Amino acid sequence: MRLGVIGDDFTGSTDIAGFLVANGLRTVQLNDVPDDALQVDADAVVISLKTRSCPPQQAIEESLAALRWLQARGCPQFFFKYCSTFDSTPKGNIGPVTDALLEALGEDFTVICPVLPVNGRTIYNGYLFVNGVPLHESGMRHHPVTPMTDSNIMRVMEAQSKGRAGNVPSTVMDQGPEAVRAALAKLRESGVRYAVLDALNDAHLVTMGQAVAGMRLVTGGSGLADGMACAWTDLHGDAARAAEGGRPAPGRAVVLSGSCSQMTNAQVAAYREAAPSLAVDVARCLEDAGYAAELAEWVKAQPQGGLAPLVYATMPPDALKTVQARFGAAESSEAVERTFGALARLLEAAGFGQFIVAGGETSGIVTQSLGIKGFAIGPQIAPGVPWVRAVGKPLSLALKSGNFGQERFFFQAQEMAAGAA
Ligand SMILES: Nc1ncnc2c1ncn2[C@@H]1O[C@H](COP(=O)(O)OP(=O)(O)O)[C@@H](O)[C@H]1O
Ligand SMILES: O=C(O)[C@@H](O)C(=O)COP(=O)(O)O
Repeated sequence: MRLGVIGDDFTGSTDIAGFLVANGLRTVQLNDVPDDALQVDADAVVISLKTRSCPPQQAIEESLAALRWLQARGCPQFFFKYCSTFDSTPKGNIGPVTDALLEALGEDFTVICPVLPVNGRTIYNGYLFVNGVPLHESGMRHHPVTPMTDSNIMRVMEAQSKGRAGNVPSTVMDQGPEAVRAALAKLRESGVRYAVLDALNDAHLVTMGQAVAGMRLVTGGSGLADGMACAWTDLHGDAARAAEGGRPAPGRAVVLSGSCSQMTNAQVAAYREAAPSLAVDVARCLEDAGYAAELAEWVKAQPQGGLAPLVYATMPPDALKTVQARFGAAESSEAVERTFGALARLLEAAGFGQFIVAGGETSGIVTQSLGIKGFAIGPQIAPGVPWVRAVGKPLSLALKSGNFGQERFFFQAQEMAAGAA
């Protein structure tokens, strides 16, 4: 095993796993920390947790358990994967988990690099941009659980961690891996604990991938992993073959959307025009124990053979604010998640085989509710969103980060599945 990844949510984990597979690496994704007895034979293992917005202590304990599991299998390098929009609050969990992993490994320095240029996530002078817009001006300022109101990643990191942050600017990235290694050494000597790496394009990813080769712990988004995997030419196999096990299997499909991101709002709007759709009533998620069953009946009653029915809690920022003011942000988001979890279980029991899910937390609850222990990673529908096949169950899933994909994503996922059948 060359790389062990600890992912803080499920879409984030299939994202990074998808890029490793696209580089031809044999990659296994395990959901939650597996039993000690499990043996895997792979170039990379991704352990997906649901630790992005749980209490920090829980995130630390679960991440350390994942680290211990990987260490016990001789893994030489570890990657803490979080969101390319740095989803966190002043309490964490990126800072506390990074600190805990550093301490457990006896290290005092790492890189912070939430980038994915192909999806418009770039860093310039330590400021994170989403499609050219500073993070705090992007749709992320309205996120239901982790609203991002500062684009300066050094400042955001320092607010939730134990050390100082510095920056390796893009002008140094332009000079190649040696220059980046020298800049990292200088930052470390000056007492910096976290080096925020600029990246504006894929060439920067390749440079940083080479520069961090000797670091025991790296942290960031899937762009950094893409750069690292590019450098491991000895592991590059046939990418199509690496994705074979995750190709979508035939089955009745449903789309479940629990993300309120700008992109998911656009995707839901486009899909509703053509497909049967039903909006989730948040009040009933909170109060009505029979609501998930009613949603399941609606899904089952939709015609088969056409576009998959869509159930969505997705709403624009103003409507979401009203809901949160009425019911509480945590209460409403938990109730919505519970409802999607119960709905997924009922649909599985009714024979549904393909789940297209939008939203990281939502994907986490759906995957956990379906009792899925791991995935074989398939071909990417859009950058960072592969089809995946559950291990030990006849289920295929597309777990979409709220922000990823283009407007026609829900159509494209089904078109790819039809092509694979
Ligand atoms: N209408 C809504 N009212 C309240 N909370 C909601 C609503 N729709 C979604 N949520 C919650 O917002 C959160 C969205 O997070 P997530 O699924 O990770 O999406 P993203 O990938 O966009 O971050 C989830 O906890 C979800 O349950
Ligand atoms: O890095 C990313 O942007 C994604 O891989 C990711 O982490 C997805 O998280 P959500 O936006 O919560 O789905």
